[in-house]
Amino acid sequence: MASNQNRRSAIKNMLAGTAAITASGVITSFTQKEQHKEMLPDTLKGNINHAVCRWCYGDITVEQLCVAAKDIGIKGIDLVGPADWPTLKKHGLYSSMCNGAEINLTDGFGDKQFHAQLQKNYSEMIPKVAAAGYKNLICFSGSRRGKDNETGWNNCVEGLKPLVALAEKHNVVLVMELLNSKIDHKDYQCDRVSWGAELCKRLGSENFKLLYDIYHMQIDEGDVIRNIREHHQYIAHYHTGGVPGRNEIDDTQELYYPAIMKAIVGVGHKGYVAQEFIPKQPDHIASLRKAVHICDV
Ligand SMILES: O=C(O)C(=O)CO
Repeated sequence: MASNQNRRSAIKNMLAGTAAITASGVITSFTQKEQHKEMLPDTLKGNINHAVCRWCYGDITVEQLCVAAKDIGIKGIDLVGPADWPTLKKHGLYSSMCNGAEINLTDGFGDKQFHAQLQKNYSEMIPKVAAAGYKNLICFSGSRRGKDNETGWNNCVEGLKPLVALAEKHNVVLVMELLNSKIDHKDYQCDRVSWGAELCKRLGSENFKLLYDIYHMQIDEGDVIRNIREHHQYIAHYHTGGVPGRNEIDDTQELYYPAIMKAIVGVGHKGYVAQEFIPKQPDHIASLRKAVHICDV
């Protein structure tokens, strides 16, 4: 609180002197950034566990992202593997969705030809995730390659069953991401929440759940809030993104994130919500801060 007051009075002083110093572009842009920050509340409400996906900020280091995330009040960084965990720990940040065991998004559990490699990768990674004190490990169905739903479910169950048993032993959750197959990941099989929910039912374990990506699901099926309410027991984690374009989640796009977040809080979600939009505005961190506040219901 004191630091906010100091910041406010420093900004007031700076703004009072702006006419004298606007010749300096650096000072001007600093005051603009600070002014933007000033328009947001000082604190987060604590109803949503905020996280951010590392890959959307490829222009800065993990270390820099951690510093910015801490300043915003974000608690977790998504989609980082063991190499980055020490940096997150140094900054007191959680690895909210671990990665590094997948082959890629197209070669997944829905296709038997990848099972041997995936079982090796996940058998090695699950104990590492547990040893580091983390819980969620991402996985993918991969592409359909002509397979019908039933074949996809059967293949996923066969490939995942031994790994889910290992995950249970280590208190790790394998989380399959829902992706759109219409625009970004053509032919991806786990592209409807009902498809993912059916797979959860067949695996029948609290250690296999879904990552509901709000951006991807809006593109493929919409009906976001009803689907969250109907399937929340199978959803461990959420990703955001503006539709269309996957940019800022503000009023330049079609989803009303405060209502979606209220629905997520309403179903009792205790996991994380990770920002996964690609910032289009020049100040990427200002965009991230704003997105967190839009979602902070
Ligand atoms: O690659 C994508 O589109 C994702 O959403 C990964 O999380």
